[in-house]
Amino acid sequence: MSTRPVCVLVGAPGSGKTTVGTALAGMLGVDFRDTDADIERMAGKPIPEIFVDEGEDHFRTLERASVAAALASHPGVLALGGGAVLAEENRAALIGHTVVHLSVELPDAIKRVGLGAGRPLLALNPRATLKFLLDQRRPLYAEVATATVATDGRAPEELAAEIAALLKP
Ligand SMILES: Nc1ncnc2c1ncn2[C@@H]1O[C@H](COP(=O)(O)OP(=O)(O)OP(=O)(O)O)[C@@H](O)[C@H]1O
Ligand SMILES: O=C(O)C1=C[C@@H](O)[C@@H](O)[C@H](O)C1
Ligand SMILES: [Mg+2]
Repeated sequence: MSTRPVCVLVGAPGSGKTTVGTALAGMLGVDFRDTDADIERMAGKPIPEIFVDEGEDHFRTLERASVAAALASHPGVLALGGGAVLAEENRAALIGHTVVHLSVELPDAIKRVGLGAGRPLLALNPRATLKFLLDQRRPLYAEVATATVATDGRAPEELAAEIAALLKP
């Protein structure tokens, strides 16, 4: 059996990688894996605590290792952290994979991430920061993606079904 992910999901915080990825994996009958969860397991603590205790650079180092490991060993659906595409090493590692960009515009992204805890980069001024992240990363998601699916105003199940159809040979 191939050890390559059947599909890698990338996108901004709130684009629905975890939600749509879980639904997609269920439809395809494969496992879902999320590099954010891998990092938390490896570090033994939640991501916001890694940012506070060791800083973002350390988090990005763990993230590069997690992305490389998961791309090499996970045969199911794989979601990458929202900022994984910032690293050239990760973008290069994605070449040759089936990569779906879940795109989201600012209004839906704001509604979805809300003001809740758990996203350390959005702790201060979430609206302005999210706008900055979306503008900064849009070209990077486009660079790595083999397909882009617009998620605004669409339900996770519907998006998962659309991606499942895209994956059919
Ligand atoms: N298509 C959608 N329509 C409405 N709500 C959605 C949709 N996709 C996700 N959500 C909701 O938005 C929130 C964020 O979704 P999710 O955690 O899947 O995003 P994510 O891309 O994994 O974010 P992160 O980069 O922070 O891990 C969740 O509460 C989820 O239920
Ligand atoms: O957008 C980002 O840079 C991040 C998104 C999350 O998935 C986590 O990987 C972390 O909170 C950083
Ligand atoms: Mg997620």
